[in-house]
Amino acid sequence: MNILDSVAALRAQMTTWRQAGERIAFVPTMGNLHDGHFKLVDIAHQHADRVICSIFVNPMQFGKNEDLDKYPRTLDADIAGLTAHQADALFTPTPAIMYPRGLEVQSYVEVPLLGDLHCGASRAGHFRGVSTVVSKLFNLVQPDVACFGQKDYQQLAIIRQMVTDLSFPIEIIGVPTERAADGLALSSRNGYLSAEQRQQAPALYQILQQVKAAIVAGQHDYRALEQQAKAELTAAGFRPDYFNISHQQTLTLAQNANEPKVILAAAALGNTRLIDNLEV
Ligand SMILES: Nc1ncnc2c1ncn2[C@@H]1O[C@H](COP(=O)(O)OP(=O)(O)OP(=O)(O)O)[C@@H](O)[C@H]1O
Ligand SMILES: CC(C)(CO)[C@@H](O)C(=O)[O-]
Ligand code: BAL
Repeated sequence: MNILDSVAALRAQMTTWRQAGERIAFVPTMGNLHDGHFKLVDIAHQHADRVICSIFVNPMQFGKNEDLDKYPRTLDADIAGLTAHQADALFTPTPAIMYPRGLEVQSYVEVPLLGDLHCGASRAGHFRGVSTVVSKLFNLVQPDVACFGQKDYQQLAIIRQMVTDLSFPIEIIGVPTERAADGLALSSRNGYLSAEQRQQAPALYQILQQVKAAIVAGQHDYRALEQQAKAELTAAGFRPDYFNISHQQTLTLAQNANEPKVILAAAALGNTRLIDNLEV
């Protein structure tokens, strides 16, 4: 696997592949890779001749009091994992490469409406940081396809909207959530959990499944189901942020039985904020 730590090296690699007529898939990440990330890499191989990943802990998408400094950085293990999954290249830019003039004066990309809901409401500026860095990475890599996890359901919807609105010639593939045997969605932030919190954590997915079962069984007072779910999360030791039964495309709150739905949830265990979702 070629490790590319400058824009010049990245562009040279991309040019070589493009001149050979090869199709390129891109998997952007923040590193500390787990089987969810490796699933993205495996799926990326099904869509292209070459797979390039990026690892960049993007300061622009972290709030002032969030975990930018303590976010796990495990480059050697990540390289070993990506090599085992036959990734062809890894782009590892620094903040100075991505934001040479500094974050305060950086031009940005913002997706209205979708970006303001759910995680956008709790994490001001988060999705502006995500859509800006993903646009920059798309312009640098210029892939044919890019893979994103459905675990970050709202992020995936925002990227799809951005690609349409800004006419990026890139196909976006959504990859189903990889879970631990007890149902917990794999996430780098799971590493912050204490042993006791790790035991409590699967309750988030269990409650999502219960609410899905209730909706499928015909319950349609969605606001009451949301309130009940938040009470159950609290009883299970979480501090719920949101638990919303939403429309799959607009992500606005679902109102009636025939809309395609997704249940979106975020809740904290101690200082660790977990998200998960389930389509109905
Ligand atoms: N369990 C998972 N299954 C499938 N895709 C995943 C999973 N976890 C993360 N991804 C995807 O991997 C990509 C990179 O995500 P990221 O590096 O933020 O990992 P993460 O584990 O979600 O980290 P964090 O704990 O910070 O949210 C995103 O497209 C994300 O949706
Ligand atoms: C898409 C992404 C790599 C942009 O920094 C990040 O939000 C993530 O890891 O999901
Ligand atoms: N996977 C989402 C990235 C973030 O929480 O910043």
